[in-house]
Amino acid sequence: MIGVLGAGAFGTALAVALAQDGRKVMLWGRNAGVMDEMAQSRQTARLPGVTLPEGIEITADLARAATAETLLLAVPMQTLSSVLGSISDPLEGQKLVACCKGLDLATGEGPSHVIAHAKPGALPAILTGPSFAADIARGLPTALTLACEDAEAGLVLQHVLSTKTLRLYRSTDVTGAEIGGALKNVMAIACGACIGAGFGDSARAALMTRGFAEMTRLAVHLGAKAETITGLSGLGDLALTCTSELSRNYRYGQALGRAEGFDPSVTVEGAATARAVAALAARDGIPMPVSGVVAALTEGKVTIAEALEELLSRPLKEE
Ligand SMILES: NC(=O)C1=CN([C@@H]2O[C@H](COP(=O)(O)OP(=O)(O)OC[C@H]3O[C@@H](n4cnc5c(N)ncnc54)[C@H](O)[C@@H]3O)[C@@H](O)[C@H]2O)C=CC1
Ligand SMILES: O=C(CO)COP(=O)(O)O
Repeated sequence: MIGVLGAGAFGTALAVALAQDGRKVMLWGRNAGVMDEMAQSRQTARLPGVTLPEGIEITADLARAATAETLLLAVPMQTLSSVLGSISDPLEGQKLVACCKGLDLATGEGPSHVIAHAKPGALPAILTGPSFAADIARGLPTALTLACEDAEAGLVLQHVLSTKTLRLYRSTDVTGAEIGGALKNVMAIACGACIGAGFGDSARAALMTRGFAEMTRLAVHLGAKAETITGLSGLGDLALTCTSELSRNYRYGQALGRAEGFDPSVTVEGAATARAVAALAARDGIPMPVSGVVAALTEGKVTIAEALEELLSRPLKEE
């Protein structure tokens, strides 16, 4: 049995893909009324037009869902710690696969460290890479990174979670995978803002490239391998999210660039993560200019024109 905690777009899409490939899945969401309605209609507003296969058991009982041997954690990053804290079971030996992308604002930690603190006896892993929930739910071809420090457990997870259309590549570089996934959202906000403000495609390409350099710098500083950032979890997801209006982070950035409002109920992981990155960068003295500008923009501390000026007025340097 695979348990999926979080019945938003991504958790539900993963549950659909796995159930369609014959796995038994239990999908947990916190709102009993919403989950009842989902169980009756086999539909969800988060994935219009997608029918939830009968192989998915839908529940609002967290303790029950948490008994699954493999648990996919698909709640927003800033809620991961509290969701794990509300499970009384220590989840000893269970595989906990974080599917959320970001850094915890309170601690600056990625999801694997949040898991390690909340459930020290569990086996943390990360599932990340370029994939829109709607594509996964529709069975479109997708390739992701499954990172787990325990190589043997990673191999098991790779097979448990791959389907005919969802192809997982293995890695043991958990830090690299989670930093790539977290920071690409920050860069997507920057790129959305750039396009929204009318700065053009050339400026976006520059931001993506310098953003990639920042992602690599922070990942290596935190002990990750630079190659991991060139993979699906880094470059792959950066390419997708910085160029597609299907990305919420990108669309949020566009709204910032146009000085328009944005629906606060939409999950935009890059905003809190930019602040967490800016705090880490200040603490450890790592130059992270694009992340710093995104943090300031999202907090309303600078205008888009000031953000551009900040980046363009940096001292000229070697690439
Ligand atoms: N939507 C996508 O295409 C993808 C999303 N992700 C990641 O998956 C994570 C979840 O995103 P989505 O499912 O897209 O967001 P979503 O906004 O569609 O759903 C979030 C879900 O979390 C629930 N939730 C919010 N606060 C909660 C709490 N305190 N306790 C329990 N549940 C809570 C909400 O009720 C909602 O069902 C994010 O970290 C995102 O970056 C990763 C890859 C693709
Ligand atoms: O992570 C994603 C694609 O890989 C989804 O991006 P958004 O959260 O910006 O919609």
